[in-house]
Amino acid sequence: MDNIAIFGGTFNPIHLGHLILAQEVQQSLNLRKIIFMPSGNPPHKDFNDMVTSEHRFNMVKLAIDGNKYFEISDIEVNRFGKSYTYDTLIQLKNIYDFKNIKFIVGFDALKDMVTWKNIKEVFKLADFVVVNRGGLENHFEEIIQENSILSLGNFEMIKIPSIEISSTMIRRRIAEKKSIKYLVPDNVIDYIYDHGLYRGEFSEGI
Ligand SMILES: Nc1ncnc2c1ncn2[C@@H]1O[C@H](COP(=O)(O)OP(=O)(O)OP(=O)(O)O)[C@@H](O)[C@H]1O
Ligand SMILES: O=C(O)c1ccc[n+]([C@@H]2O[C@H](COP(=O)([O-])O)[C@@H](O)[C@H]2O)c1
Repeated sequence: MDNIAIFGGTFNPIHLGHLILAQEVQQSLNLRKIIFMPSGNPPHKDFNDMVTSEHRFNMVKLAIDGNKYFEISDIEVNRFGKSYTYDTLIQLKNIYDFKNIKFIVGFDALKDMVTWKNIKEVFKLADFVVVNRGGLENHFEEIIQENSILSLGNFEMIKIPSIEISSTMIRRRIAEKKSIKYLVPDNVIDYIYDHGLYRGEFSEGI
């Protein structure tokens, strides 16, 4: 697993913010591969307009098509129960026997990490690559001070162009019948409309 990073997410749906992030991290760290890891059953997300893991997986697969640095893993979508990162890292370690692996997150995910399953063990298994999001990166020191367990983590910051796109924004726009062109890859837009996704009631992610 040398020079490889895992990029976990709900991807409900995948958008250009995710792809630009992955592209920037791959180039900055000269990574051999980024493995997109769609959550089967996201631990901390609960909203009405979550589509099946099969749809989310298929959309990620379409979005990364043709990029030799990007791959997708189905281990979380194929695992029963909540998709905890700790379980994923143990599963990967049993297969690939690495010491540490890189795991990419946006800055908004950082302070929530205190609530992750077995976070102390997670910090022993993974080094985190953190990208800026929504200006939260300016509060790094405060976040660490307020959540002392985070001081056990190994974080590497990568500055990417700020892209204010979220899956919530995409779901809201579809529900409001607004265009999502230039926010989501064209083949993913076709998939969303062909399968009638996100047309129901919009709900804010929590
Ligand atoms: N525009 C973005 N800029 C930087 N990081 C991002 C961006 N969008 C998503 N991420 C990061 O990608 C990972 C997966 O994100 P996720 O699939 O939850 O998308 P999201 O846009 O945050 O979704 P939602 O709006 O439904 O909460 C998280 O670590 C998140 O912080
Ligand atoms: O393991 C946990 O307890 C845990 C709790 C929340 C999020 N995560 C992981 O963090 C990554 C980003 O999460 P999200 O909710 O922004 O899609 C994704 O891989 C999730 O599985 C992991």
